[in-house]
Amino acid sequence: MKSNISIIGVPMDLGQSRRGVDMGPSAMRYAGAVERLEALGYKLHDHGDISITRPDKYETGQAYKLKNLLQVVEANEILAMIIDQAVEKGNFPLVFGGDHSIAIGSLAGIAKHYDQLGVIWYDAHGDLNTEETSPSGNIHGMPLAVSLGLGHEKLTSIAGYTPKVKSENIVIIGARSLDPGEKELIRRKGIQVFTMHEVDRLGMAIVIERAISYLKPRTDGVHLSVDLDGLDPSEAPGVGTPVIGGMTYRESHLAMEMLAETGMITSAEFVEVNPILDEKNKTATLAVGLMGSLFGEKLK
Ligand SMILES: NC(=[NH2+])NCCC[C@H](N)C(=O)O
Ligand SMILES: [Mn+2]
Ligand SMILES: [Mn+2]
Repeated sequence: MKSNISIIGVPMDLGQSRRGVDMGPSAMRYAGAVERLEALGYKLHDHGDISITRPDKYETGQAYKLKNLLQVVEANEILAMIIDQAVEKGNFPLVFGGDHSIAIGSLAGIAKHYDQLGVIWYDAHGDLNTEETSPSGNIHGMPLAVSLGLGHEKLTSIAGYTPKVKSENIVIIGARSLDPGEKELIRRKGIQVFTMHEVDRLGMAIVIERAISYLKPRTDGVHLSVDLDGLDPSEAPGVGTPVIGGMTYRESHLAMEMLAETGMITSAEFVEVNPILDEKNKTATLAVGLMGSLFGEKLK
């Protein structure tokens, strides 16, 4: 993997309804993210946290069904710019969320540098909703659809181009809560999904092997998006939309280690850590441990 890592914190919780996930970047820094990666020999460039406009700057009762649309767009435009520069410099962008809507900006900043960017979406959810199919109006349920070019024009046009990724370059791992419109989209686009059924049935090692052999020949870079609710809430309680029956701590570390061995991951984000809902920073600490494995930490 690249030897320079650019860390960008996005303290934003406006893509969903439960406050607190804006404190995710602090919690992951407090859990020692920077030191952990430095100890592995990487050079860290901490860009700090981008500044987020609170909703009250705009009129309340926005004329959009999408919650806090304007603020989410603003934050993602800024994030995309910073990431664009980090990739330009040859650094590995590592984003600390924030709710999952920030993947829109991550992918917008990254994808222009690749012809065939792959995406691994490690999540209980598909985040493939659009304004029409969303049950909640929460933009954190939409970033993957937006990156495919589907959804509100203000979101799909972030960084001035669309789409960011192709449906055949996406692999979702850990899904166990998909809305009807998301299922329809997965079928229609033939998106590769390893649900919890496959994780249980095949085991994580085979799931990751299949994800790797699927993506390797068709992509020239892979963005890893880790939503901490992909893990089981018993191990990662500090998330806003927990879903029972998730991936374990051990499966998740194995996944990160296997991805590290391939060297194919070119950017990553860790999102949805909500310190208010967490227990003694357990979820942020878990996220930082996963980062360690992703960047090559080994026991022997
Ligand atoms: N990034 C997440 N945690 N997404 C949860 C999305 C939940 C639900 N599918 C929705 O669209 O509202
Ligand atoms: Mn999720
Ligand atoms: Mn998500």
